[in-house]
Amino acid sequence: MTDERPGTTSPPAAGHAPVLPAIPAETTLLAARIRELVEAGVHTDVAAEDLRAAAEHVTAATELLRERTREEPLLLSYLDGNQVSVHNPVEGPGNPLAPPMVGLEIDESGATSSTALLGAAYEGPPGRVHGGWVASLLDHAVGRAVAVAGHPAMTVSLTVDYRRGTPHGVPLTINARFTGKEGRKVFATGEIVADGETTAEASAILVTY
Ligand SMILES: CCCCCCCCCCCC(=O)SCCNC(=O)CCNC(=O)[C@H](O)C(C)(C)COP(=O)(O)OP(=O)(O)OC[C@H]1O[C@@H](n2cnc3c(N)ncnc32)[C@H](O)[C@@H]1OP(=O)(O)O
Repeated sequence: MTDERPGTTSPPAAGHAPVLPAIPAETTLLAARIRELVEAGVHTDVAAEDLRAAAEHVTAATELLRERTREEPLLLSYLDGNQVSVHNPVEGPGNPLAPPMVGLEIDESGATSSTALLGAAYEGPPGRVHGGWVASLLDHAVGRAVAVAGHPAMTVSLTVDYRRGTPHGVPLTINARFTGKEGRKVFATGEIVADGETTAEASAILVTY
């Protein structure tokens, strides 16, 4: 299934992944509830028997979800006019692992901007987001930016400069932009801003497929 709408992009698996006209509200709802569960699990200080009772509830929910499964976890749909993977681990509203990165804005130069709020479950150093997740946000943002610029590509090199701690529990702005192309190589840069300060910067080389 192809899509001709301007500004949309397709990942390599798009030819095989079903494209939904809209993301089912219940898919987003379940992912949001699981995110809350993870955050509650990180913060909880209840007694051992309550942990055991909660684990049994979770087991019951897992069994319910396993009653009917799809072969492929990847589903595509549209959000803000852009094609997204419903289950992408960074921006997928249907993937509880995804913070998710939301609210893609594209300015007149083609630069992109999104936001994400990562909770304590993403903590690396005390009070700060784990560096791997900082890199994931930036990797995704540069991938998204080059796709928006009409050059969908995969990252082959990502250099991240961690300037200061990226706080969790604070809205983050993730900016990225396409900066050039040489043959199949596509270049992009990005940065994360928290409370008006740049916490991490990335420069990436991607290769078109
Ligand atoms: C729903 C919508 C969502 C749309 C938006 C969604 C955004 C999602 C973003 C997700 C971002 C990711 O996680 S991406 C996933 C992580 N990345 C990957 O899995 C990629 C793994 N790498 C690969 O599979 C491979 O390297 C390929 C297929 C990308 C390229 O292999 P290839 O086709 O054999 O190409 P190859 O000849 O090696 O390289 C092509 C050119 O790139 C150069 N090159 C290759 N690697 C490097 C490198 N590390 N540093 C510098 N340059 C390099 C080569 O020198 C060459 O230059 P020259 O001789 O031409 O000058």
